[in-house]
Amino acid sequence: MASSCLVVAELSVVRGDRTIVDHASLSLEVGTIATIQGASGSGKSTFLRAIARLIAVDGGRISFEGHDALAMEVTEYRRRVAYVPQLPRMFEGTVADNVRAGPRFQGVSLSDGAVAELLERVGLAAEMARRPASELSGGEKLRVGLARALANDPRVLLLDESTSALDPESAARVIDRVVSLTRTGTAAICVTHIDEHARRFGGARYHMTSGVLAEGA
Ligand SMILES: Nc1ncnc2c1ncn2[C@@H]1O[C@H](COP(=O)(O)OP(=O)(O)OP(=O)(O)O)[C@@H](O)[C@H]1O
Repeated sequence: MASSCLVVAELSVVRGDRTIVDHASLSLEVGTIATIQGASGSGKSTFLRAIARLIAVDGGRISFEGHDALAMEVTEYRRRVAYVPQLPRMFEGTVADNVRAGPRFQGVSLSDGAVAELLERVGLAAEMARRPASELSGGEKLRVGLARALANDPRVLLLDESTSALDPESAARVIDRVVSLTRTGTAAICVTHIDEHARRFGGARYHMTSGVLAEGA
């Protein structure tokens, strides 16, 4: 039976006299994908960042696995509900250092094998582990950012235009990887302004217009 892992209810973000996200609601089942499309400036990123608790909300509720997400310890929440920006900033050091960062923060040291497996899950060769992260291409940084998020074993990935800057082939590969991750129980909310990407992600489709979220392509 399907069960919700993330329920966003009537979420609002107001800045100054402007309502950027206006009572937006969305429900995400375990291991499923929802995509959000909408024009530039419609509030998609702000909504995703609010769900990730990277910015403050001005109204509404978020429930994660039945708990009040806004009351959870924020670092723990962000590990479970992981936001991946379009161009993740690499930490200093190698790709492996980046992938290990989250677990290390928890006092856990990932083995070389575990790092290789995480890289494999995002479609990167194990040899990438030794490369300085600063030297990577945009698409490679994106995938390392994904692997870095996956190292924390998140239940929900929040992908903010993750595929928009990639060439069509790389974008398709990343989308297919995300789809295959959902088969292992990770859910994802994917913001994209590219219709073809939304179709390839599959799942429920939402559209944002001036901060108002509606279901449907
Ligand atoms: N802290 C803030 N203060 C004031 N306005 C803000 C703030 N954050 C975002 N905005 C405004 O809210 C609107 C929505 O921004 P947002 O980045 O969420 O849109 P978007 O749909 O993700 O756009 P894009 O597709 O171009 O990234 C924009 O007009 C932006 O300038």
